[in-house]
This record gives sequence, structure tokens and C-alpha cells, in this order.
Amino acid sequence: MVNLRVDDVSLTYLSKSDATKALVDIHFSVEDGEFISILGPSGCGKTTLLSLVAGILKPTSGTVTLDGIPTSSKQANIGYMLQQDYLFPWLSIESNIMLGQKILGMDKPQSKDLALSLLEKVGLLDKLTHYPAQLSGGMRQRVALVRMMATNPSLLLLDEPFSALDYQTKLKLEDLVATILKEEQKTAILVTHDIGEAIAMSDRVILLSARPGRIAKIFDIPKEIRGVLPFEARQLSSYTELFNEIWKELESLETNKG
Ligand SMILES: Nc1ncnc2c1ncn2[C@@H]1O[C@H](COP(=O)(O)OP(=O)(O)OP(=O)(O)O)[C@@H](O)[C@H]1O
Repeated sequence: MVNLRVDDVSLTYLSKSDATKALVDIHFSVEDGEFISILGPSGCGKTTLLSLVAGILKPTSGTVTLDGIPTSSKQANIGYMLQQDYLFPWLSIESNIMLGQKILGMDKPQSKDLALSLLEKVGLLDKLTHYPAQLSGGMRQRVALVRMMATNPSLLLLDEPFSALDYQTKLKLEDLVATILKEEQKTAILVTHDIGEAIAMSDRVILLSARPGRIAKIFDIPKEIRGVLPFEARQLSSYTELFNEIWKELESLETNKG
């Protein structure tokens, strides 16, 4: 069971000459199996927030705990997926997806079975002996998804994982990721610039204000949207209504930014 708590977190980046307030008083929790999206104006601290959750950064004040323990970058139960796939070009797809398991000493037959079953789910089992350069951008992101999930992390952090893809591939991948995350009952936090993606994929959307980022508003996604896959959700009238509402909020946050 995942229980992530972000309690009154602020973060200021310090250099010799400068102090940049990135986030102020961020407070929310994520329950087991929930899918949360973080939206906000450019530079408001979305990636900083994910880095704090991952334990890559330590808060200036406040705490981030996963199951009661402060998060740390050494935790194997947190998986990260980024805009770029960062597959190793000299390793086959098989070696790429097994790498995390190998590093964590999980290279047992049942772990390999998990990785292969995930690769089958994303439709790439026939690419096992291929190299990343032989795959399309969408295929490579599917491999990156498998690599992240092969170590069976309980919390997934997704930092704009679809933003470098063409629109059609992005929509297809959103459906695939939503399906797999639901099947595997994963808890996830997605950072995105795409309001539609946030609405269509999430249980809740957290909207941050312009820097320094504060929580401007939290939107609960209606049941009918959560009950269908992202592509289908985009056809619903409640989706359009919520899209317009969040659009207006974002516009006012951008305006207030000055
Ligand atoms: N290492 C750093 N040192 C100093 N300032 C930083 C550092 N990393 C980020 N910042 C600043 O902190 C603020 C938040 O950055 P962050 O990358 O988290 O925002 P973001 O919302 O993810 O941005 P974008 O939407 O453009 O991807 C920005 O003003 C950024 O310039």
C-alpha cells in the first residue's frame, strides 16, 4: 500500500550569489492506486516537486514521506520515466529492460518473467534482440515504461513522458500507460503541460501557481472520465467543461505572473 505525504514543503535553490524560491507550502497526499497530475505555468516548480518526491532533492522545510519514511534517491520502490527514454544505445532491448533488475540484484527468473510479460503487454516482445536505434520514438518510450516497471516500483513518477512524441503516438501511449497502470494497480504522479492529458489520465489534478509554486487549486476528476481510457474521455462533455475551467485558471495564473 502506497501512502505518500507531502507536508508543508518549501524549496529554495541556493547558490553563492542567489536564492531562488521554487516551491512554497506544498501540502497534499497520494493514496494507494491514485493517479495524480501536476499542472502549472512554465517554471512553477513541477519538476522540482517530482525531484522532492523522488528524494533527489531535500526540502528546505517540510517533509516528504513514502509509507512514513522520508523519500530518498536510493529507494527502489520509486520508478521514474522522463521525456527522453535514456535507453543505452549499445545494449539490446532485453538488456535495457533487465538493467534495473540487475543493478538491484533482482535478476531472478520471476523478475525476468515480469519484464517479458510487460514487454508483451506493450507489444514489443518481438524486439527483444533489437537495439534502441532500430525502434521508433513511441516504441522506445514503451521500452522505457517497461524498464521502469520491471523493478516493480510501488510509486511511478512520470515527467512529461509523452511530450516528445507526435500527437497520434502520444494519444495511443496515454491509453496504453493508463491500461497497464490500472492492471498493475500502480500509484503515479504525472507532470505535464497538457491540460487534456492531465484530465484524461488522472483521479486528481493539482494546479500550481507561477513561481514560487503554491497549490492554486486541486481538481477532482469526475467519475465518468475516470471510468474510461484517456482517448474516450476526451470525447465527454464533462471533459470539455473541465478543460475550459482549468484553461481559465491557468490563464489567470499566467497573467498574475506578470
Ligand atoms: N538547480 C537549480 N538552481 C537554481 N534554480 C533552479 C534550479 N532548478 C530549477 N530552478 C528554478 O526553479 C524554478 C522551478 O523549476 P522547475 O524546473 O521545477 O519548473 P517546471 O515547472 O518543471 O518548469 P517547466 O514547466 O518549464 O518544465 C525555475 O524558476 C527554475 O529556473
